[in-house]
Amino acid sequence: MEKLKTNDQSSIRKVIAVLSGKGGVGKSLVSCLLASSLKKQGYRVGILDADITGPSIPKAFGITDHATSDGVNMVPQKSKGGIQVMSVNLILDNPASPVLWRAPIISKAIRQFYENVSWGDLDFLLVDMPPGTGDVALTVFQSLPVDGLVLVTTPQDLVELIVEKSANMADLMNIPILGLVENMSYFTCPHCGEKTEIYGPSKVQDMARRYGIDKYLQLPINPDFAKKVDQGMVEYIDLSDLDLFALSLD
Ligand SMILES: Nc1ncnc2c1ncn2[C@@H]1O[C@H](COP(=O)(O)OP(=O)(O)OP(=O)(O)O)[C@@H](O)[C@H]1O
Repeated sequence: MEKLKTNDQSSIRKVIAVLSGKGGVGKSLVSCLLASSLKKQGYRVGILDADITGPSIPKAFGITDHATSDGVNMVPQKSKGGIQVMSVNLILDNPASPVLWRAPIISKAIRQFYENVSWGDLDFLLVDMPPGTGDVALTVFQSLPVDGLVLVTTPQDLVELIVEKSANMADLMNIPILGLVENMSYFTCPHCGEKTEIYGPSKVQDMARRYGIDKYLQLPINPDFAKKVDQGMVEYIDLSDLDLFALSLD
């Protein structure tokens, strides 16, 4: 399948997909944190929320206004920190309405978010992928010119198997895995500083080695992350201890 091209109003240097084999592991949070980190490094960043049936990016950035139009293309909304965001939630009248679309329609919407959105000049477009390795994820990889992907996991056995699936999918599509993020890897007690691996010992190093992924990092469970996401303030999460540079996406 031929890769889609953007329009005259968009020039995108790198497209990076953020993928998890299953829902709820923190893929959207990781997309937001990576976008914020890249933005703070001075890059021009956009997020394409391809999680059409469970869009959570606008809420995390506190974006409530609708996407507009320049007469030809859709125009994304900007976060407070200047990250461009496009999501199905920005075009629905009621963001609480469920999106009951079949896979081909969902895939079409994602393609339009790439082709028919005036993204402007971007260094990075992060694609918050739909959960799983099914039909919709496959079309994204086949139709968008994805330069690399970041895999998000948690330290549980079941997730490990799912990561293997995602890694195999990336391999089949010939897309390099730029980094592996183990989310909810540990919890640091705010009172005594003791570090507890709630879901058991970290597997990120072993998994990275097994799938030939050079860069990896661990993110803690931190109630402040969830709070900032709920408040629409994900850009204000303190990134200083998170070592997001470890992924070097450039
Ligand atoms: N490390 C963390 N510490 C605290 N809360 C977290 C952490 N990671 C994720 N969360 C919270 O868990 C919830 C699920 O995270 P998120 O929406 O990022 O997952 P997801 O994998 O994108 O889910 P889905 O596939 O359903 O879209 C959110 O409320 C998020 O704020």
